[in-house]
Amino acid sequence: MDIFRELTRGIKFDKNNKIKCSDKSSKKPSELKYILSGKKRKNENTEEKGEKRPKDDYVTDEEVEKIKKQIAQLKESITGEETAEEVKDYEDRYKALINKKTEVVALMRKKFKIKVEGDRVPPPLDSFEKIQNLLKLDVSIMRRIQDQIKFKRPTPIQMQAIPIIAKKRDLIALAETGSGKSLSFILPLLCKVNPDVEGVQAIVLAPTRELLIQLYKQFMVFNPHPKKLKVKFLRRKLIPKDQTEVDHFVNNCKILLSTPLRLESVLKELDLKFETVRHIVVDEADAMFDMAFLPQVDKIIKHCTNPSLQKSYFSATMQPVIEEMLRENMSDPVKIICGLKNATAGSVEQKLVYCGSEEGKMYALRNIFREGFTPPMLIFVQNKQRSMELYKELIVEGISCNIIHGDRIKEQRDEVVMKFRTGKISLLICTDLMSRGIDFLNVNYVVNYDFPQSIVSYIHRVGRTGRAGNQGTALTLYTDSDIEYLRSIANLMKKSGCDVKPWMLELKNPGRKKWKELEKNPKKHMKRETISTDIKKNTNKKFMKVIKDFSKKCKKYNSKFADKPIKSKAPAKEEEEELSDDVLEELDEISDEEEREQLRKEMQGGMNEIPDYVDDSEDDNSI
Ligand SMILES: Nc1ncnc2c1ncn2[C@@H]1O[C@H](COP(=O)(O)OP(=O)(O)OP(=O)(O)O)[C@@H](O)[C@H]1O
Repeated sequence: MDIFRELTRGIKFDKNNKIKCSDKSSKKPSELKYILSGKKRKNENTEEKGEKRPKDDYVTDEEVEKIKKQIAQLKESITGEETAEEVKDYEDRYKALINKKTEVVALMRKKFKIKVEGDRVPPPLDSFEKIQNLLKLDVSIMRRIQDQIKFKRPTPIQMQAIPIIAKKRDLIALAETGSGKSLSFILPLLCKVNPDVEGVQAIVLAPTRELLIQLYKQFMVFNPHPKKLKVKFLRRKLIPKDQTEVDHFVNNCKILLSTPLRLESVLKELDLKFETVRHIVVDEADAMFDMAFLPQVDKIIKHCTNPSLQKSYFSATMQPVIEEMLRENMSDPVKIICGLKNATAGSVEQKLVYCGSEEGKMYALRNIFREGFTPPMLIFVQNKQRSMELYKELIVEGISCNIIHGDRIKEQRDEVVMKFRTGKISLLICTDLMSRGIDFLNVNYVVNYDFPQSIVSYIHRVGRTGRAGNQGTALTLYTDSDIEYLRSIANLMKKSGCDVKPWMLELKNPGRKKWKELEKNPKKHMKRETISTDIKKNTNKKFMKVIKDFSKKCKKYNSKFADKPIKSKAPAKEEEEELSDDVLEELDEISDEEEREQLRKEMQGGMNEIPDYVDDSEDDNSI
C-alpha cells in the first residue's frame, strides 16, 4: 500500500476509485505532470541563444523509464473498469511520448550528422549540462569546460560517444579530423575511474609519443583530483624494475597511457596485473591495427582479463577489413559515424597544384610564399631524407623553419612540438609522424610537398588544419608521376565540397591495389642538391624580396614577443632517454593549478594573439 501511496501522491480518487485528473491538473504525479504536459521545469537548462532545440528533447531516458514503471505499478495496484481506461490513456500518451522522443533523437542525429549502427543506442546529449547530469561530472570539470576553455557545446562525436561509453557499451567511433574525439573518451574515463580503488582501471593506447603527450596534457587539464586520480604516461623512466616497483606502479596509476610497443614490452618482462582494467581506448585505431602494432595491441587486450572490459576505438578513418577485425572481439558494439566516413574535414579548403616535375615543387612553394599565406604552416614530405633536403633548401634561401621526423631524438621532438605550439616556429617540415592526431589548433596551412602515400595519409595530413571549427587551407603539389593517383584525391576533395577540375575526376581510377603498392614501395625522388642548383640559377628577385620581408617580420616578432630562444643543444646519445624523461617528469606531477592554467592556455590555442609571422631563432635551426 505504501508504494501505491507514493506512486499516486497528488492524484485524487473519486468514490469509484477512479483517478480524478485532467491534462491541466496540477495533481498528477510530478514526473507525469511535466513529461505529459510538454512544459519545461523551472530549473531546466535554457537553450543557447538563437538556437532552436527540438521540442521535448529534455525528456530524459530516466524520466521515460520512471513513467513506464509507474504505469506498470498503477496497473497492478488499481482495479476497476474506469481506472483501467485512465491507465490506458496514460499508456497511449506514453507511447506517443516514446514515438516523439524517437523522432526527436532522429532529428537531432540528422541535424548533427550523426549516424549510428547497433541496438539500443543511447540518445545524443547536446549540451554539457546534460553530459554533466549523466556522468555526474565534477563541478571543477564543468568550470574548466565552460568558463576557462569556453567550449560552448559538445561536438557531435562527444554528444553521441559520451552516453555510449557511459552506458558501458563497446564502441567504434569515426569522426572527422579535429572534431574533438579525444574529449569524448577523456571525460567519461575521468568520471568512471574510481580514485579510491587500487589498480589500473583504464588504458589508452595511441601510436605516437607526441599524441600521447598531448592526450596526457588534456587528461591533466580536466582531471578533478590530479593527486588521487593518477594518470601516467608510460615511458622508460617509469617502467618498474622489480615486483615491488610493479605493485607500487600499478597501485598508483589509475589511467595508463602508452604506445602499444612500450606497454607490450613491459608486459613481456614484468607481471603487471590488469584484472582491474575496465576500459581500454585505442586512439587512431586503424593505424594501430594496420601497422606493425597489431600483435602488441592484441596482447595488451588479452592481458586485460576483466570480463566487463569495455573497448572503444576512435579514428577519423577506418578500412572495412580493420573494422571487421575489431568487431570480432567486441560485444554488442555500437558504431558511430559523425560527418562523412573516411573523408576530409569540410572546414579545409583543398587545392591541387601541378608542378610538372620535382624542380617545379620548389617554384610552387616559392609561389605560396610570394602570394602570401598566414602561418603557421606544416609541410609534409615523404621521409626523413626528404625533410632534411627541403630543410636545407629553405634555410639556404633564408626561410626560417624547423623539422620533425621519427629519427630525431625525443628531446628534440618534444622541443620542436612545444615551440610550434607556442608560435616560436612558424614553418614546420614533417613526415607522417605528425599526421595522426596531433592538435595544433592554429595551423592555417598544410602543404603536401610530397604526394601522400595513401588516401588515409592524405586525410590525416590535411586534417592538421581546419580543426575545432577553424578554417584552413591544404595544398597538394603533384608532378607528372603523381597523376595516376590523382583521381582518388580529387574525389575526396569533391566529397567534402571543394572545387575540382572535371578532368581529374575522369582519370583512371588507381584502385586499392595500386595505392597499396605505392604504400609498400614509396616513390624514389630526385636528390635535392641537383634541384637546388638549378633553382638557384633561376632565383627570382621578387621572391627574394618576399623572403626578406618574411625574415624582417620574424625578427620584429622575436624582439617584440618572443621569450629568450631556447638553445637546442643536442644531447649525447646516452643522455637521450634521460633528457626526454626529464621533460616528461615535470608533466607527471602537474597538479599545480598554475601549471594546469598554462596547459589550458595551450588548449585554447595559445597562438591566437601571435602576429602574422613568427619565427624561431638561428639556434633553433640547428638539427
Ligand atoms: N566541445 C568542443 N568545442 C570546441 N572545441 C573543442 C571541443 N572539444 C574539443 N575541442 C577542441 O578541438 C580540437 C581538436 O580536438 P581533438 O584533438 O580531440 O580532435 P580529433 O577528433 O581527435 O582529431 P584527429 O582525428 O586529428 O585526432 C582540440 O583543440 C580541442 O581542444
